Amino acid sequence: MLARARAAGAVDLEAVRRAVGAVRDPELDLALADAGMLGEVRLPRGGTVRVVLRLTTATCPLRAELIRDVRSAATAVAGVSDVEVHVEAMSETERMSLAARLRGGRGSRHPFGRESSTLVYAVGSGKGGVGKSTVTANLAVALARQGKRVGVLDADVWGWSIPQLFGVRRPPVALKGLMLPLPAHGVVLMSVGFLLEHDEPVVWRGPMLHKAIEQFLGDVHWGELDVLLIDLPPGTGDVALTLLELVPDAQLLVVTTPQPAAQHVAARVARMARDAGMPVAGVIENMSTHVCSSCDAHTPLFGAGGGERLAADIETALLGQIPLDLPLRSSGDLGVPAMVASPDAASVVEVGRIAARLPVARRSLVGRSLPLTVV
Ligand SMILES: Nc1ncnc2c1ncn2[C@@H]1O[C@H](COP(=O)(O)OP(=O)(O)OP(=O)(O)O)[C@@H](O)[C@H]1O
Repeated sequence: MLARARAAGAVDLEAVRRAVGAVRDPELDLALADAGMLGEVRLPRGGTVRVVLRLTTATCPLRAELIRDVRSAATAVAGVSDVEVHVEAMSETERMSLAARLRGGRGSRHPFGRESSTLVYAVGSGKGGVGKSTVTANLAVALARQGKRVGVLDADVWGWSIPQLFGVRRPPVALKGLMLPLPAHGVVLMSVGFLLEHDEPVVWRGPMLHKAIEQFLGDVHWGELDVLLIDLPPGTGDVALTLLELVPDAQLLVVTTPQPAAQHVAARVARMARDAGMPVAGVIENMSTHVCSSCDAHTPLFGAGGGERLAADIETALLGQIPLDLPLRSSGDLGVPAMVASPDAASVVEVGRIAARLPVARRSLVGRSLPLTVV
């Protein structure tokens, strides 16, 4: 009894507040204390701590995850034997001031302008079905596992597949005109697929499409990203040009199969992008030679050499060759990126190599105008 009382007396409420306040909200990419989500912390009895958690909305989809994290952070403090988490919703004023803080005074302008240090890669292919979205998803997880803060914008507004590949499908939380991207497997995501209840077709052309992409860049709280991967729709169309206008520093990553047909269309995409001023960061060959895991037979189902020829043709680097591999297909169908589900698969190992080869260091500031005022 005495020992329990001593333990209870030993609880340092300030330490509990610090530990719980440091828990991060993965959607906001902020610590609870900084997001104004930590309410009163009390010690009602014994070693029991009572924490008030103030969520942006009562129906917050991360409610269970946040309660769990708060509990484990508080329990880790010496003397705490039990944790009661009381959940409240923020007031309108609090939501408004949080949204303003997240926007950081930039209004509806997007955060990927010339002064941004986020590397933006538009992943394009030309021909459909070459595995562009699968490569994007797994590359994103690989980069996140290297410690990068990574976002994926599914700009494939007609054939989005990022929600399926990451196994998430729910509407994003909206905070006073700002959408919170959905966190999954260490990456934050936004896709038109999150906004539509059913798989209704989207007819977006020209200005509407431009507006939609602009909103996905500017009205989403991306946080401080190191890398943003943008999954382009197949074709040489409007989205790449829109992107170039909106994100002038975006670079193109071209995905092709070894087949000449895919290679030729991909070359057209790369040339079009380059003519418009978008640099090509490299070529990724996907669906390369299949290696049988039991008999070691090498089967070049889609031929060989397309990636190499394309890279030589458009004078860029061949970043890697991802083999045709069952785990890459099956994990996509299950909604868990192969990078998580089958880290040892040959295709996954190659995606990891490609991620390590991507230039993800901060871009040089040489020749850029800096947002400085000389007084
Ligand atoms: N290396 C690979 N090995 C085996 N299957 C693969 C590989 N890459 C992709 N796939 C499979 O090929 C199909 C097409 O892939 P994905 O949807 O990623 O292509 P895409 O280029 O994004 O298509 P689109 O742009 O037309 O939507 C999917 O079923 C995917 O699981």
